[in-house]
Amino acid sequence: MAFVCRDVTVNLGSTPVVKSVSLTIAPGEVVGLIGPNGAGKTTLMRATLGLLPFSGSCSLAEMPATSRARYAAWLPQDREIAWPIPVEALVALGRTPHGASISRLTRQDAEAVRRALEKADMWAFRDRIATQLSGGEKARVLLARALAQETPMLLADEPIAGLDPAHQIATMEVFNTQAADGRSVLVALHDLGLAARFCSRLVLMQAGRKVADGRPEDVLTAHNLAEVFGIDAYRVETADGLLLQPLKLAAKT
Ligand SMILES: Nc1ncnc2c1ncn2[C@@H]1O[C@H](COP(=O)(O)OP(=O)(O)OP(=O)(O)O)[C@@H](O)[C@H]1O
Repeated sequence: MAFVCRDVTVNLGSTPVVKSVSLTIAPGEVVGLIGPNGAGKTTLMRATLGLLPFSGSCSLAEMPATSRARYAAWLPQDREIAWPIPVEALVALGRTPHGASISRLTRQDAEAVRRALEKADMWAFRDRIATQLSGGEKARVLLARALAQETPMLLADEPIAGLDPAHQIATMEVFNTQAADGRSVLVALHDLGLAARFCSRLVLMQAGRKVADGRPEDVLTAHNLAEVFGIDAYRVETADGLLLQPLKLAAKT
């Protein structure tokens, strides 16, 4: 099933924060949501999940809450973990939309938790107390919880921020594996180099509007980098896709 949003508009207070954004994501796609701070990426994702009131339509937000949690996992930007519980128990919470009881996991649920911990490279941490982990480790536990949901779709808000380079790449590879399995991923990113390398498609937002949507090489043009992000970058198209390294602030016109 495709994720389809049409003319999504979100007002926060009297401020229009997302303006008439339409977006379709098919199974097998890893779509990077990019744009400067305040562009409306988080607000758009929260609206499409049904967590914020909006006008327009969205296939996901229109589902009953119980089906939604079986269809889409949400990995928010905020990594706060409130309860000092073991990592494995925290990740098992990802199974609750499937009716799991945390104190008595079925074999199927336990397997899903193990797979998720392995994908997030957190299996060795499974007995640790989640609140005692480092920032990057907490981020990976929360990724594991979202993966344990084993949903057709994953929405992740800056999931690689604060991860070391190897875990950034590993996380993007997990998203690609999810896509290869026929799932879809919408991921907000600030690392344009990794977005170019690992996303099949990029959606660029600026001041609440979608201003570009397409292949990384068509979205991360020198013009868009200067106009939307205010940067100049080294960019080269290779057989493996676009390589991009931000270099300096663009000259003001
Ligand atoms: N309650 C509110 N009232 C008015 N404006 C708000 C409110 N909440 C958020 N905003 C504004 O909405 C805009 C979009 O915020 P959002 O968090 O969606 O941006 P973002 O693209 O995810 O940014 P970042 O990259 O910094 O995470 C920001 O300018 C923010 O200040």
